[in-house]
Amino acid sequence: MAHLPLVAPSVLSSDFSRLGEEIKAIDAAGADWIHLDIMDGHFVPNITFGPEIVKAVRHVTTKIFDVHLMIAPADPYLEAFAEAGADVMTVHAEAGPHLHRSLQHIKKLGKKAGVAINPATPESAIEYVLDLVDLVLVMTVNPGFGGQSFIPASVEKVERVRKMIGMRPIRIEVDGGVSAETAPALVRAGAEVLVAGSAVFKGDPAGYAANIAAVRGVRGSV
Ligand SMILES: O=C(CO)[C@H](O)[C@H](O)COP(=O)(O)O
Ligand SMILES: [Fe+2]
Repeated sequence: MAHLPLVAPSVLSSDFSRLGEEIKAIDAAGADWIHLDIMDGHFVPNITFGPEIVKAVRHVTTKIFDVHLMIAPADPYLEAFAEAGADVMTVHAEAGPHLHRSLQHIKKLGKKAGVAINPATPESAIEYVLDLVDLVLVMTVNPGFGGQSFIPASVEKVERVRKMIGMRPIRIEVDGGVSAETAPALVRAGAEVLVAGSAVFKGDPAGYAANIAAVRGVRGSV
């Protein structure tokens, strides 16, 4: 078992022209999971990439592929992302009326199932699917873009989700504006997986290890 919190760099902030090399660099720099943001230009106002790109970079690392699906509907694409090599597949509670069915589908594909909630969505929206999920992703910005400012009310939401989960073996992940400055309060509130894009992919790749360590809460040399 890896030490907590886990850090999952979001490749949204990487150099897409060198995606494979960037993933290798964060792997070597101590990333625990690799966070892949899938955006459809419909559920969110931005478009990234699909299962073919996930498949193309699957061979460069053995780390967990944490696939954040910001697409609606998600169901028609679950199988393709599973085949492409996703390990954790997270769907948004806001992405469709049949969240329970989507999560059942992910479990049936043999993958870890995650459910994400946007900043405006109350945690009660996921109360009745908790027995189907391995991960709850609390969005700490509005989804769609990297480099946005952290929403402070998210800390209290993480605390509420932590209480709601109780003794269930579910990890809480946070995503958006997570940095060395914002991470400590989130970890104290119960977050165990820290997604960070712009806080990791800044400066030279030689600095990625220090950037990851700083988000994790490890100060000084690495
Ligand atoms: O899901 C996301 C955006 O919708 C990204 O994972 C997130 O924005 C990471 O970027 P940053 O750490 O720069 O905020
Ligand atoms: Fe994300």
